[in-house]
Amino acid sequence: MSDPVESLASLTVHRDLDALDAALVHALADLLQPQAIAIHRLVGLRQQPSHWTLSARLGPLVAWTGRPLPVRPFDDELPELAALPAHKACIDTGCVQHLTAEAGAAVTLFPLLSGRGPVAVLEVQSAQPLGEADVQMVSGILRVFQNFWNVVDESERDTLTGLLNRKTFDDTFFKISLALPRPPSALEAPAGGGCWLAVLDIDHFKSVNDRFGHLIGDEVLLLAARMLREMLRHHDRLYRFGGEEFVVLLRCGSEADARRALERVREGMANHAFPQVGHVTVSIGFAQVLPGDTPSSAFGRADKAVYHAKQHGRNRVVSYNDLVLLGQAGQEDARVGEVELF
Ligand SMILES: Nc1nc2c(ncn2[C@@H]2O[C@H](COP(=O)(O)OP(=O)(O)OP(=O)(O)O)[C@@H](O)[C@H]2O)c(=O)[nH]1
Repeated sequence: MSDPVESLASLTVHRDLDALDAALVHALADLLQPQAIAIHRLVGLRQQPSHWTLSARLGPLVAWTGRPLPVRPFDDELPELAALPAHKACIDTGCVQHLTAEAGAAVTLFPLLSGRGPVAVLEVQSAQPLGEADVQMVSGILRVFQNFWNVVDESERDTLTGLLNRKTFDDTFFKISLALPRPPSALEAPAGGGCWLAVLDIDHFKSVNDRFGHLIGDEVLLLAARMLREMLRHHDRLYRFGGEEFVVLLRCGSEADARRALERVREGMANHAFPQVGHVTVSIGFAQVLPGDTPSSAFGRADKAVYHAKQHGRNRVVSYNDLVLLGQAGQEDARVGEVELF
């Protein structure tokens, strides 16, 4: 069994939230020698999380419901909060819960609380119920862990909207593009679904600032960010790139699916009346993320498409492939991802 202080020190070398969760379960597994241990994070809107995702797991988790839980980060079929009632009770009450799993194992659930409320549940499955001293030790470690996690999380977010920031986009882009299966051709989606990068740019935003002032402009950005979060799925990553420009990484089966999702966003924005300002539209350009893409190559293609949307009336969705078919962009740009980097 390792030393709790050593375990805590080893956690704080990480600056990546996924790696932090994995390090926590490893550190606690060393300390407690459990049968299984996992972190279930809340996903959905900040104020109103709707689903669970397994962010880290060690050992064969019985999960006291007896059901296997999805682990893939982009899973569409994540369990709703009510599907794990004891875990939900743990975050609702903010208290440790003790349960007996089907196979006779003891399950202890610990809430992870951030400054803005509950964010996750740590599940420890052991042959014997955890003693009071272990519960106290784990609770203490979780408080320090969560404070550190909050600092890393805040460093990844845009201060006005709370969306992910540009720095995080560059950091996480490679995780996604390197995991993509190689498609048969640049214009086809890889089997099992691909990733699309969309650039969303609010139309005539300068005139919003000019007519209503910067504070109202900021409020439009804040509300637009909230609407985007609500209209997109929780596995889609949403960034603010500064100004009135947002970027989305969408996991979709095909270009048609990505276009449908982005049309829904465009229409939702156009139909919404913002307080004082009224209707605001958005132009959207998107491009498929190809294996071997860099953040700037994929962004550059989507940016060409959004430029085209701006030049052709705004309030529209244009894909980079539309430009290729129109003869306004070269196939060689779309093939940048096929270059062997290593
Ligand atoms: N309120 C507010 N305004 C911002 C912020 N960042 C950038 N802006 C403003 O956003 C405006 C962007 O203007 P432009 O780049 O000319 O684009 P636009 O008026 O939206 O025109 P099109 O994109 O061509 O439709 C500028 O007036 C910036 O000052 C911010 O954080 N808050």
